[in-house]
Amino acid sequence: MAGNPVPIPAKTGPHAKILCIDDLRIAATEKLPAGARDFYNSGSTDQLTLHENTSAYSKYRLRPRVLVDVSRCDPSTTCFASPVAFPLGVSPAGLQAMAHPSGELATARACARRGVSMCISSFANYSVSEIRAAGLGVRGDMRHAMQLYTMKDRGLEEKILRKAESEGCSAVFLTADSPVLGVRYNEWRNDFRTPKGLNFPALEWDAEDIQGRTHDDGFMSFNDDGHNWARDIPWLRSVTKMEIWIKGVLTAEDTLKAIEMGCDGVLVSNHGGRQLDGVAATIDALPECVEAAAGRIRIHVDGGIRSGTDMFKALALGAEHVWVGRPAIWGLAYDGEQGVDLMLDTFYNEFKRCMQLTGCNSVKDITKACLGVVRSDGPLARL
Ligand SMILES: Cc1cc2nc3c(=O)[nH]c(=O)nc-3n(C[C@H](O)[C@H](O)[C@H](O)COP(=O)(O)O)c2cc1C
Ligand SMILES: O=C(O)C(=O)c1ccccc1
Repeated sequence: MAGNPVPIPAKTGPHAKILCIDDLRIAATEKLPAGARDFYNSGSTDQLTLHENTSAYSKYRLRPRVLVDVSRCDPSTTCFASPVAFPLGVSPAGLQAMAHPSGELATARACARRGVSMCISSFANYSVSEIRAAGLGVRGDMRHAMQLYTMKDRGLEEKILRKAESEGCSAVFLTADSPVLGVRYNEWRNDFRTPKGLNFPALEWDAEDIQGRTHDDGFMSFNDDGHNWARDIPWLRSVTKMEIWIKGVLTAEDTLKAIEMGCDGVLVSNHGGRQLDGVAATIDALPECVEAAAGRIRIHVDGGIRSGTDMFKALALGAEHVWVGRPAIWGLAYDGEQGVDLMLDTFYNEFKRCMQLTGCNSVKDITKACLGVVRSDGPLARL
């Protein structure tokens, strides 16, 4: 019979045609002006790592168990020792109000509604108090992490930390992969500059001071290329009781270092391919970090996760929880708070369905045995 065997959903309602994160990316991207679009979507240099972060997932195949009763499948787990609806959070991304005026407030409300965590960027356009209040207004036990760069101004770093802690943030994500900015051709070609009218409350700079600046000359001028484990981690521990997570680890060596320094967790990340191009996709760096950790430190991952199946693969390879950056920006650009709801619901539904179709009833059932790899001319190889 001619025609498409897959029923096409009714084209009614504002979200009817957005069925997956890639639909959201396309719809959001069409709405953004070129400078903002390229700033959000691009990676560094040749974009190799940016693309591989997503494509590397496709080498894994699922090994489902059938005839399992999955009627009580439960994707819930914990993050920062608190319950979350499923193992996904929103990574710290600065400048969210450029995607939608409600920016981080909309993200916080949507995360709270869906029962997941969010990490607040130091370059957020709303203050930590405002973002916390937005989330807590929807769900009283909403957990937030605070992202921090290693900055030249230790006084400012300390203020950001103390503020986050006093506002009730649970963890600090120390971004360790950005002593200097990555090579961002898109920003140079478009002469990207911080738009007028956006505030950066955590930085205590006048909005007027920061607007019109390039990334190098603005945000990244805060960063300290003299940062190091021995100086920064003990100092951080002396200033805060929040959990300390290192964001940007890609090797077994640095996982061991994080354990040695007494950190609480490691976020395997390459900054969404925006810093050093040519590093491995995070899903390919994850196994060596998990192996080195040997259960002694918690391991999360971000970068290129675009479906519930990608989430499932990351968990099967040993991550406890994943984070997504650009999908939240796309949700905001597409439809503000409702767009972020749509993004989170899409991931939730896809992840739960993937669990059920592989015969997993809880996230603990998602193990290496659930995955295989197709080699060039052989059968499916078990991991
Ligand atoms: C527009 C944008 C802004 C970002 N800003 C920050 C930031 O302020 N601090 C930080 O540690 N990481 C930042 N990141 C990196 C994200 O936290 C995260 O590691 C990355 O986006 C994950 O990859 P994904 O976008 O493919 O999901 C940013 C990423 C994007 C796309
Ligand atoms: O562009 C980035 O990757 C990033 O980390 C950032 C930092 C400050 C403001 C906006 C984004």
